[in-house]
Amino acid sequence: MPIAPCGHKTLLVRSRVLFDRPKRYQVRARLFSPMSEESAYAAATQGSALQWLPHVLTVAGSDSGAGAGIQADIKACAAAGVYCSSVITAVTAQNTVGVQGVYSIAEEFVAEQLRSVLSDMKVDVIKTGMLPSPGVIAVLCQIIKEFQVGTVVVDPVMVSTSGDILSGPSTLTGFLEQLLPLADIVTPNLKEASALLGGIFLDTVGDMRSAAKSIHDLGARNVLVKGGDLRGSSDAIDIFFDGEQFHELSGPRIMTRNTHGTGCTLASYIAAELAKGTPMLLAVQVSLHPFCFCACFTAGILYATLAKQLFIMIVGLISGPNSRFSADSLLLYAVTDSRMNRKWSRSMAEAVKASIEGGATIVQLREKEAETGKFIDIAVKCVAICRSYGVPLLINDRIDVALACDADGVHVGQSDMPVIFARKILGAGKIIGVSCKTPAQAEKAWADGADYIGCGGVFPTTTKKNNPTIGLDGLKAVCLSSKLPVVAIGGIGAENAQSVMELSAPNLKGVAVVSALFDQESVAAETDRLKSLLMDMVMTDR
Ligand SMILES: Cc1ncc(COP(=O)(O)OP(=O)(O)O)c(N)n1
Ligand SMILES: Cc1ncsc1CCOP(=O)(O)O
Ligand SMILES: [Mg+2]
Repeated sequence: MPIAPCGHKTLLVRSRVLFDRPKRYQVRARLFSPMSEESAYAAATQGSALQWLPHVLTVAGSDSGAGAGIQADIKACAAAGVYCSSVITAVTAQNTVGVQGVYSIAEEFVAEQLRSVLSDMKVDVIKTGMLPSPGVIAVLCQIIKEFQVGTVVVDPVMVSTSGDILSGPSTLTGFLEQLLPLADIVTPNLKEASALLGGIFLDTVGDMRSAAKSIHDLGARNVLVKGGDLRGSSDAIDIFFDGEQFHELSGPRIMTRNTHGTGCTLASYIAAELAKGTPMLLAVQVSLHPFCFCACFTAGILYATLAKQLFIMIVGLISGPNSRFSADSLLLYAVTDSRMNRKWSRSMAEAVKASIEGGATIVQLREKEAETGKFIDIAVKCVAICRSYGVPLLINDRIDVALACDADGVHVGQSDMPVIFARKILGAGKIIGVSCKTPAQAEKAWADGADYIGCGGVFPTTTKKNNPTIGLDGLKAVCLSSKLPVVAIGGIGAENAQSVMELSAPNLKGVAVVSALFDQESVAAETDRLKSLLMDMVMTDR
């Protein structure tokens, strides 16, 4: 059975392991790695196919009537062709009329279910539904950070459509302080939006916009306020806010009282689209399309066949999430310096090539002196070199130069162009890194749409003047405050890299280095030396 139906010689396979490389190079989770057709087939037939499928983990309550909750989530994901695992937070006795009983699962057992799934399977998106107690919210948030789940969709289920309380007021603080700051999107209806905002009255589309903005201010990266209950409108109007722009998404109102389970279904369909790599706004638009709803409710018929799963898998592989950026590329981050190049009489292109040949996993052109035209000339050459090796190249500070040379992204500091504007200019396809010294800056980095954090200077350095050091404690505080991947920078070299990498923060992915690579006689040899050390540290860490 051929794996690649359209004549592809190799497949880009999402996998936790590089199957066709020696053990030394099977480093952590390399998300997109070239894999031969034979290896892909072998892995598929050996039970690893699950690792490739887009995967949503729903953390929600069971609905015995199967119209909402876990059961609706699984059906929606199946209709979208996405694998859905489930962690049950409560068992409800429920039918289309109302909720007759609730049996909450102890937070320890919710944690055990979460760890079982996350320690074994690649989960692209966690979607949350009924979270019956503050303890369940707390363990969920802790485990989301611990396993660095890429995307979190929060359906702030508090009251069922029938009016029954599913999460009492005691959970509100957990939602506000712990879960919303981790949410890539939150999807409240009017009642839930009002509850999240202290019971304010929402009566107009204008109120919905203000609510979306206020909920975004609470930490959610994107907000969809669903206006199905809005009085007096002939269309159903939902407001989507991404922190910058509002989108009014309207569709014909379906006149029915059978709305039980629609919130769960919509949030799950959004989660499934995100798991396949669909950009956020499109994921919401696709999910709101009436066809999707019909598909979800007839999911029993549409339940994915193996052929469909394979097709979706291949589409997911080609256009999947994170295809532009793997956090593992931060392992050895080479940051150039033209003064050092002059000192050692080499061109920027020579320095970049040598660092890659020595094993640099990502390169940043940090050019503080050259005029714009000259910088672009250099950058164009370096982009060509990096691309030929499959190593990403980022530009320091200069969004215009990054655009001109079609670099893979930019690195900006706190006083450079803010991430939110850089993202607006560069779009979703480019990598954006931002320097952070404090947890507050790290939280903002995530909310603004950064892909990674550069944290430092960790140790004293002469490469960057007037830059206070934050030490290993400062680095740890930043790592623990964010789910973004972090690269440490400042005074790092072979002699102290281990002390940095030993920090017990799973999102600390590597070290960014200037002088230890470029202020050296042989860039390739020094890069290779540091790379070997880092590889050994990562290997013993497994
Ligand atoms: C990976 C990485 N982290 C931090 C920095 C520093 O950026 P910034 O704070 O903008 O300072 P300059 O590099 O512009 O002087 C970085 N360049 N790379
Ligand atoms: C750019 C930058 N940002 C924080 S420290 C630093 C310089 C790191 O240089 P080196 O690796 O030579 O200490
Ligand atoms: Mg800068």
